[in-house]
Amino acid sequence: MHLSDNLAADAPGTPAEWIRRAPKAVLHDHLDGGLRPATIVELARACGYTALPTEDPAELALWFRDAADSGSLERYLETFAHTCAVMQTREALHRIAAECAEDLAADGVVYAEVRYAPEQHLEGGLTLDEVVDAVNEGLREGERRTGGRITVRALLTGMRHTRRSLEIAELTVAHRDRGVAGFDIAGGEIGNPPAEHLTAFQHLKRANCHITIHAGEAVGAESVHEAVQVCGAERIGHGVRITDDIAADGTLGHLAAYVRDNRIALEVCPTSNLQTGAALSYEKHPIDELRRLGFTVTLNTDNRLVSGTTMSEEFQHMVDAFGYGPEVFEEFTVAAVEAAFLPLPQRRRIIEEIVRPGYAALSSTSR
Ligand SMILES: O=c1[nH]cnc2c1ncn2[C@@H]1O[C@H](CO)[C@@H](O)[C@H]1O
Ligand SMILES: [Zn+2]
Repeated sequence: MHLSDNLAADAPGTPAEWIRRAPKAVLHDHLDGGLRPATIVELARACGYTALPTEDPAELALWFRDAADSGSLERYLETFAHTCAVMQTREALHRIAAECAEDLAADGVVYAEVRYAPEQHLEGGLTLDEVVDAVNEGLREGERRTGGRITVRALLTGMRHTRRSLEIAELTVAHRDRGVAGFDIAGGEIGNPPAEHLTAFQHLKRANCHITIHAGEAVGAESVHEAVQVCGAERIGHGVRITDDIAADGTLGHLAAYVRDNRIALEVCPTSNLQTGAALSYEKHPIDELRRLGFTVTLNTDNRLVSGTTMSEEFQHMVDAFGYGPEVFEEFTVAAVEAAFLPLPQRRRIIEEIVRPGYAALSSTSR
């Protein structure tokens, strides 16, 4: 029996023990999609938000997953009204950010980029700068509570349907050396092409800032093309519809070849894709085909609460669907840290001092 079969076989159903111990990196995780359900309930009571579908934390977690399981990105996104409603004060943002770092670290995540849209947190009177400071301070507090087991950076997201992306791009530049690693755009993809935010992307490029863009989730390869070639995205959020540019026999079109050959990392989020209809099942998810064709694939949660998932659960789904062993997750994790919006020496240090030794320990203790 192959070592990876041994490792994979020890806990069918729930994530195997080795999966929990494996070092992980997540590049695509929304702060406002990953709150603890009990925290939402507490904060809703404290701020007088009465529209939650239930005040029972366990039921609330199920409600999010079911409501998000709609087959449509637009309906998936409607659920964020309940999380954003309780994220309007300094204290709430600080707490949620600290808990986010703690929860990721408890799942074995050693490096995370957590994104959110500052413009969605102004209803309580905070300024954009105050929102960013509150989240950064919360992330630092979370890192401290884990004894430094995790490094977390923030990505600032501009919403595709609003017109504030230039402002958010400026905010990203202003906070770049204080915990903010890059910029993203998110929200409904249909009817909101990335090039509408070109001024924002040009501002970031001129300032030498990092850019990732949600693309190729609800719209096809043309959205990925625009994100990469017009807007200058260094990574793609989801990007799974790049398969539109790949023939059944695996022949790559020019866009797919460009993305693969330039090692533009795809931030793949399988469970979220199933919920929004971007993929049909774990077994039919294009992640495996993309990996075999040589794309730079990373594995991500997207929204831990809304999609009812964790990095360990995403790993387990990939084990079940494709029989992946630790060597594949090591590949995904190294790819993610290499594509991180961190200075190169820091990326190298995380790979050489944490990721490689962590996977080596995994195989030696399981023999
Ligand atoms: O997978 C996704 N595709 C597009 N937009 C998303 C996705 N997940 C979350 N958001 C959007 O990003 C905002 C900032 O974090 C969230 O409020 C949600 O509207
Ligand atoms: Zn996302």
